[in-house]
Amino acid sequence: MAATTFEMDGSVMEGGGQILRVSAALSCIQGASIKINKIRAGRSTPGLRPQHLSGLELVRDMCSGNLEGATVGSTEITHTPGKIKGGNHIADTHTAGSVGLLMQISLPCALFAQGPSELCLKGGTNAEMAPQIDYTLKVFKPIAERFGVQFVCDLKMRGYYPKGGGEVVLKVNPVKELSPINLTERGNITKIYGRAFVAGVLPFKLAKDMSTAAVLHLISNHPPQLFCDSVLTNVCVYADKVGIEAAEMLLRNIRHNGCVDEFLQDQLIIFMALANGTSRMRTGPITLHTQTAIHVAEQLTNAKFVIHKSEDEHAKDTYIIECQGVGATNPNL
Ligand SMILES: Nc1ncnc2c1ncn2[C@@H]1O[C@H](COP(=O)(O)OP(=O)(O)OP(=O)(O)O)[C@@H](O)[C@H]1O
Repeated sequence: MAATTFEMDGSVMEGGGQILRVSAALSCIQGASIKINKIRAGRSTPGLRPQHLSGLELVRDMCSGNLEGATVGSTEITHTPGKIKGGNHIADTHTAGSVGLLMQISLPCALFAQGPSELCLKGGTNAEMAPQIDYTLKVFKPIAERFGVQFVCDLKMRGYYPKGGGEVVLKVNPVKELSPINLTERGNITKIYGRAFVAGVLPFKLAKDMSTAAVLHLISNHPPQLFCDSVLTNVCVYADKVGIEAAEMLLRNIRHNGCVDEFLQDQLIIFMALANGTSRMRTGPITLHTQTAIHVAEQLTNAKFVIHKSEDEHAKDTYIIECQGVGATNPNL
């Protein structure tokens, strides 16, 4: 296997861990070796962090590949994949490194495996600057299912910064191919659900205060069609700030009129690139993470992306990302 060798510059654009995840997964699925250099050159501590290393080792194990140069801190790795077999695998970041990001690198590979995969992923389930496990299950999963992606994720234990110690078990069935998606009609927002929680010794009351502050902020700043039902109380000032930030982030993503938020955008690019046909997704302003994922996907596959600005004068910050996917097929099914 692996007659072709791809090369990827890990310093381009966003210059972070996402380049590793997208390029390692795409090369594995296509059975091509990959050499990635200048890894995370855009970050203050360049090179592989423990969670990036665990992700690469997981993919190596899933396909019985040969991974060279991968240690914490290394800035250049080469991975030569074998066949993606499926089966049981464990990845442990030994830190609060995000299990959501371990899923990002491993899920696309598991879809193109010979049989079902069961992945035990350990680390942070609720890490900063990464998808919270709740986000992956409530936001990412239902949209991923539109591509034909089927997985079950059992949250065994939550893990937070700095200890980590969280665990999820992800069960994935392989697919023959992925279907393209059309995410261009948002429909009306009829209900908003939120979830607030605290960890460790923090009092439960803080979670209630956060949610109250979020609801209060939504009610006083909502677009006219929204209505939130809630009992308002006095709020603690710190919890207040976190709740307001969450509400503001939601409102920002409602206002731009797209069908996905600023994070889902980049997380769907790899599936659009692999799908069999033309996918379209309506978004707000295109993030650097999304531009980077598109760059990597176009370098490593024949997928073609085009971004149109919305012509609707009431939707000035709205874009359509269109992708002619390569129609990757699973030769084992
Ligand atoms: N609040 C959030 N909700 C959902 N997803 C998020 C959130 N914050 C970040 N993400 C997602 O997490 C990923 C972060 O990628 P990024 O390359 O920045 O992280 P990383 O692997 O930790 O690397 P680095 O440490 O180099 O930044 C992106 O896919 C982004 O969409």
